Amino acid sequence: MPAPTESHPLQSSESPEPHENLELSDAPGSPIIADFHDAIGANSNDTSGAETSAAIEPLEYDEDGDENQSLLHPQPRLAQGRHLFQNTILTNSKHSTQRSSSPTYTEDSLDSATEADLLLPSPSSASSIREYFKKRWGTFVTRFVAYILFGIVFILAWKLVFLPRTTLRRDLARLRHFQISLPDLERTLFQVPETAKVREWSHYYTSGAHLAGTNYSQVQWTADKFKEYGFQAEIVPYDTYLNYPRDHSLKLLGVNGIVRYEAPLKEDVLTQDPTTSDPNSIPTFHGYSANGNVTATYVYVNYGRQEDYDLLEERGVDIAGKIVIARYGGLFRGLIVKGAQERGAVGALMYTDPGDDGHVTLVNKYKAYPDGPARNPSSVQRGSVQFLSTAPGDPTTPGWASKAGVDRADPHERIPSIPSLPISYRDVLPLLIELNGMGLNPNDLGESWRGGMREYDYSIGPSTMDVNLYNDQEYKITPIWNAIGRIDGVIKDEVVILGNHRDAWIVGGAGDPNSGSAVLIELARAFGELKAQGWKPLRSIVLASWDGEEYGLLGSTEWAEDLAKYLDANALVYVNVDGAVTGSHFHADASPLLNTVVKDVIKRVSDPKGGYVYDHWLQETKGRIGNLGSGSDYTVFQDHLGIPSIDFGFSGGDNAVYQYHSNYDSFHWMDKYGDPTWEYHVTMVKIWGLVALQLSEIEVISFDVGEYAHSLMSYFSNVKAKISRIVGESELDVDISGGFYDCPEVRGSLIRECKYIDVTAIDDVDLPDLKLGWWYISSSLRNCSDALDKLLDAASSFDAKSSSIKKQYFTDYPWFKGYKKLRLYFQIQELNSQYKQFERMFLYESGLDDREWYRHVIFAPGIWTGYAGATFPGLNEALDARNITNTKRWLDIITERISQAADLLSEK
Ligand SMILES: CC(=O)N[C@@H](CC(=O)O)C(=O)N[C@@H](CCC(=O)O)C(=O)O
Repeated sequence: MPAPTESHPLQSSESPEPHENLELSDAPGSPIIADFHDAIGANSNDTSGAETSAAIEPLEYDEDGDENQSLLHPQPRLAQGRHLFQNTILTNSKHSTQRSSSPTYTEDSLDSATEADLLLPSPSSASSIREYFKKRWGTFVTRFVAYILFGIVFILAWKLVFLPRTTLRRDLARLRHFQISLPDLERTLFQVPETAKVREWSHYYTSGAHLAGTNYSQVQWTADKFKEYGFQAEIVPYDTYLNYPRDHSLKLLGVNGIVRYEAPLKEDVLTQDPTTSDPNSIPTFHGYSANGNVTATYVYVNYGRQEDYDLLEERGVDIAGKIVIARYGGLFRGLIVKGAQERGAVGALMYTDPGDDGHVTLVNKYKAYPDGPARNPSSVQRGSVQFLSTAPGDPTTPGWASKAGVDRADPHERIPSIPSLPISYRDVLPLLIELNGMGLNPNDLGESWRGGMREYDYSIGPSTMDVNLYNDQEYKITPIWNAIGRIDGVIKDEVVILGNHRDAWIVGGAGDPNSGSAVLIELARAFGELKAQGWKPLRSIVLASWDGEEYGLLGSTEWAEDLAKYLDANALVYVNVDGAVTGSHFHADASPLLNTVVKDVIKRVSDPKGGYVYDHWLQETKGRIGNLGSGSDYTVFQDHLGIPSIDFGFSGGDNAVYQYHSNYDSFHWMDKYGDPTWEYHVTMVKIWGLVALQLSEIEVISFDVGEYAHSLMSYFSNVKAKISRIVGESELDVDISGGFYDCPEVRGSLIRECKYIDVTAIDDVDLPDLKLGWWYISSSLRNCSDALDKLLDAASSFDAKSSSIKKQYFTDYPWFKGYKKLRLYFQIQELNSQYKQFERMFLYESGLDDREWYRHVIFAPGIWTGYAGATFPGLNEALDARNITNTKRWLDIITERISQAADLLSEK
């Protein structure tokens, strides 16, 4: 074996990357190959060629370890070079021990060699070759990494090309780790509710008295249920001003004050219905009624509406100093008392006339409850006589929360000063019979003054005999408790609130409120099931079980006043269920923003009667979703804070009379007559839950501003029609402080050219006629009309934009259109923020005249109805008062709000 040469040929090579050249070209004699030869010393002129061959001794072995003598003849050189490269890598370590005389490198020693070792002149040609291959090894690694990278890029590119198109909705769902799709959520929501469960919850709630502030264990139970079903839960107390009954009596007095008759003021105990004999039964009384002991003659005042009192006044019947007997009807009972009090009456009695029970009456041969579906003659409607249309909530804290130690106002602007009692038609009949033939009767006043009792001819009176009304109650400030459950959504600052009250006037209350409470708990259970399956709502969901609703919407009002700032910033919507099931006909009242959601949902929920809830509802209501007035817990949300609200449930029907606020609104009644299969309860769970999911789970908020604008248009048409009627009356109380618009050429029409007349500049105001008032407000009317047109345009563009965005949200996009999705995402945020602010635009900080708590310029309870809603309340009240100055003021206030709503929608 030849001895290694002293110096390595690589030391004299200038070629930095001979092996690369080798790879790129095989052409013998090419400069690249020449470089290679130079590098390995295989130059024909170089006499050290043999030594070079010796230096690459390890390559004498092929992969099998055989001696390969041909390598001693390095021809062709290119092939030899390649062979060298391959075999060095494969074999140099295995032969290192055979070359003990030369300073060769094993793979290990190569690994441990420093960069300096490798660059220093090598003592042997073998080591030089190794160094060369070391360099080649580095290149190999680089190339290997490059291949890997290229491979990855290629796979990614391949994947990208064939990446499935996705919707923004799906992307966001993935990003938020949502595990269930909306259809799956809805499917589960439809499957979970059970009739046996709602029946169980109803049985629980109807098994104990729960007058406001009296049943803490039910509050705790409710909060515990929320917890059990995966909600965070808390009990929120408020200290409220309340009355509890102590004593009462009602006596008909004959000559010398002899008691001719004393009303039992009690409902009968029925053996079939255990609730009626409950030892904790609550006496018949009125929430917030005044204490008193009054003796006076009495008059029948029909429903005690303003028009009834007005008619009596007109016909010379003076109710001052008397006790009024009114039948319950369309208006809130507190307003019957208010009307009577304002006219000087000293007390009030209220009863439910069987004539208002529809077809299901004893006269029509139906049996009375519990033997049949007609009203039990002893049933009494308890209830609050607060002046609801002035302000709900604790009457000592109007506008602020009733927390311990807060300042309190005199409540008497908001509650009566005269005593009142509720009574059954059976118990009041002896008094009414005494009126037969006395004073005016329905022949004089109209048949609408006649009810359904045969023994009484509905004469007005006044009576000759006195009646003594005694009312004693304990008034105190005492705690009430709301149970609040919450599931945080991904979007924490958009909250969907679902509420129902828990307090009742009676032990049972299977319809009001416990059909709602049973449905609420079953809905919580359904949400708990969704949560167990991995659901996290997109928006936060709050469940509220209010206390003190019956007295005056106390729990909800105090809570919302307490959290007004938070709710203003975060609350998206409030969905109320009070009496969820007291009959079988679906009804809904809502902010017009939510009409579409309600309709869409009831189209998808089956009615226990067959078909869909929507089909029956459409037939019965002609598709009408009513305006919210008051009478339940949505009031503070809609009318005070401008949070769009809904109130819905099943009521009415020909099956059985619902004995509202009486002992006979019991579990037994519900089980036998109200909802014997409990399917309407389950149907309400589905409707309420589906509405909640529609509002919480779809990124683009499901509001309908177009519907809102159209509704405003129609309310405005009513205003214009009313103005025309008033103008026709020509009895305007004209108050001209500045000037007016004269529009003589188009009198009677809403389209006109007006000339402003500054009345202060006219000495002798030659008023054309009393239609002046119409001219005075004409410019304001036109402005309002213009603002509405602007709103309608803005709303229709906004809705078009919204539905296009919604469509895109559900559209599949390839990955490379990711920028579109990003843009879409920001558009949705912008759109949602406009939706969220929309209803708030209609709030007027100073509130309505004489009832500042109500701040919504479009919706409020009718000032003399309470339950029924009024539209453009400030404006309509000003018109009703024939106050032209105030009419103009309200038109301007409304116009400003409509314009700002239009501007909001037009913001880009
Ligand atoms: C069954 C039911 O929903 N009852 C509600 C009235 C309604 O919404 O129709 C109810 O009884 N509300 C109380 C509210 C009392 C108040 O506002 O002060 C009522 O007595 O009307």
